[in-house]
Amino acid sequence: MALLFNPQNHISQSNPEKPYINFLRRTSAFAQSSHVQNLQTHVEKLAPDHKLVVVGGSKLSGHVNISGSKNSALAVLAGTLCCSGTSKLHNMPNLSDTRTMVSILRSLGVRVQVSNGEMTVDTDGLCSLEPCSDAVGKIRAGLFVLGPLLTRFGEAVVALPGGCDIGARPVDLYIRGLRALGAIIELRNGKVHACAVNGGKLVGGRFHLDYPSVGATETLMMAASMADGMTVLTNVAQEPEVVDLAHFLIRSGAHVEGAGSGKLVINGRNQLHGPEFTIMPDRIEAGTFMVAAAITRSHISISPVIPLHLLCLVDKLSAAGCKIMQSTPNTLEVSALPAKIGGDLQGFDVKTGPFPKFPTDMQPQIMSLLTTCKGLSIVEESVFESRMKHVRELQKLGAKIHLYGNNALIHGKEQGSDLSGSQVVATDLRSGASLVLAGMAAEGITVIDGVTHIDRGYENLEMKLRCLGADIRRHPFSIVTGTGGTI
Ligand SMILES: CC(=O)N[C@H]1[C@@H](OP(=O)(O)OP(=O)(O)OC[C@H]2O[C@@H](n3ccc(=O)[nH]c3=O)[C@H](O)[C@@H]2O)O[C@H](CO)[C@@H](O)[C@@H]1O
Ligand SMILES: C=C(OP(=O)(O)O)C(=O)O
Repeated sequence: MALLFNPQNHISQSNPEKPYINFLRRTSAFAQSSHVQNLQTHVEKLAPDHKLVVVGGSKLSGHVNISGSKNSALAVLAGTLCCSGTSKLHNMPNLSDTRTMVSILRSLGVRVQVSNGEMTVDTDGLCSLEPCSDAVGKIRAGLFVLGPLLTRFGEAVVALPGGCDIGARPVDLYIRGLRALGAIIELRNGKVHACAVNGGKLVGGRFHLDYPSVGATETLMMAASMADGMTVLTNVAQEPEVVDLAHFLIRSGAHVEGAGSGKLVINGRNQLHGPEFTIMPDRIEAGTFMVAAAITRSHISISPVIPLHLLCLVDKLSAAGCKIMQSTPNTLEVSALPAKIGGDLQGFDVKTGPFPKFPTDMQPQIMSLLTTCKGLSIVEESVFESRMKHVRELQKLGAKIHLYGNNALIHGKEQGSDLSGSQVVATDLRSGASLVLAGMAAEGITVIDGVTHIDRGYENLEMKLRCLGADIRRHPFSIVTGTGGTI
């Protein structure tokens, strides 16, 4: 049944940002003007035919620096929309996803300055409540701006988001959760049209998530942080990125309790102010490099990391035979050198799940490793229903994997690598990472297409791997640059 949606009927004087909302309505014509449209569509396009060429067999050694977390940076960028004034963000990763998020904010009239991992985000010039749909349609986090816009300004129109093609990825929990906070929401022409009925303000409420969705938890936490009264969210996601966003909101003046547990209690505030904040290290990038050390039977060190974020992976790699040492509070040494571990790595079983279970974003990479380990292993993907597309590509490299729905049975090897180089395609971000890893362990040359997926979430992956000793190059060679002269 179609819902009524007429923001004019619902917005009244009780939202303190009311004069600003009227201003936004007047300036909506400006927001649709060609200048802003150009800005809105100023989303970086990488050459579609880039390839990564990996020559297998190199050993890795040395140290690698881990960048700021993609998923935390994206959520925090959305969170800046809750804040008046300027947020100053440190340790921001230079990724095509963060550049897309910046273009989403700029399409709203937000001023974003970028230099060397620092971003300042000034929302005072915001002049639209409808971000560029093209940009939102590129990344999953595009939808995260819905909660902040709705809670601060009382209305928003946001296109359905993009992101990795790993399942249907519905948005029902976002919509039901925001309705529980007093929003009227209609899905029309591929866009979410939302407004707050209580005089332009969301109201605190209770909502139980059927599944601990990361994005829905983050969206509802941001929305509740400026709603009238108290909100209680149960069965929420406990991922470290959710906790990082909570810390950002708390630094902005929000009242959020329980981050990292299954229950969030949030007392809404009238206004939040842009803080200074440092994004946590990327646990998935860190995990990918740990697997790089394991799959090449090498020894490397990585920092900065938060070891508590990596417990599940450390357990699995240790069970396989890797030696993992914490040499400083934020440094891990990973060794799979046969001489040091006294033999070869043994296969193990993995089932993905919400944090603190094994992360789905490490599933493709760990599967590459298992194709090189001794014995049989089983990988079960339980978070996304179609996140096994890398299996076909790994099979092209000679991997012996049998797929039964979302379970993969992997026949490892007894001695020496069974993988051999081939031409393969990255179908999503982590499948791309898994192919790079497999290519490093394979005999001969592996050519990987679909590199734009990898650029969404890894900062300088090939340069970091080359510094460790891997033979990996991008063709045609290019330096990935940013947009608009300020990123
Ligand atoms: C930008 C970002 O932070 N991306 C991460 C985020 O994605 P994202 O936030 O999209 O992932 P979710 O936690 O929401 O998805 C988990 C499961 O919940 C389902 N679901 C989700 C929302 C909803 O309204 N209804 C519903 O059924 C999804 O289809 C999926 O099966 O968490 C995922 C799970 O850790 C990670 O793989 C992604 O890297
Ligand atoms: C699935 C991922 O990202 P997104 O949610 O942005 O598509 C990922 O980072 O592996």
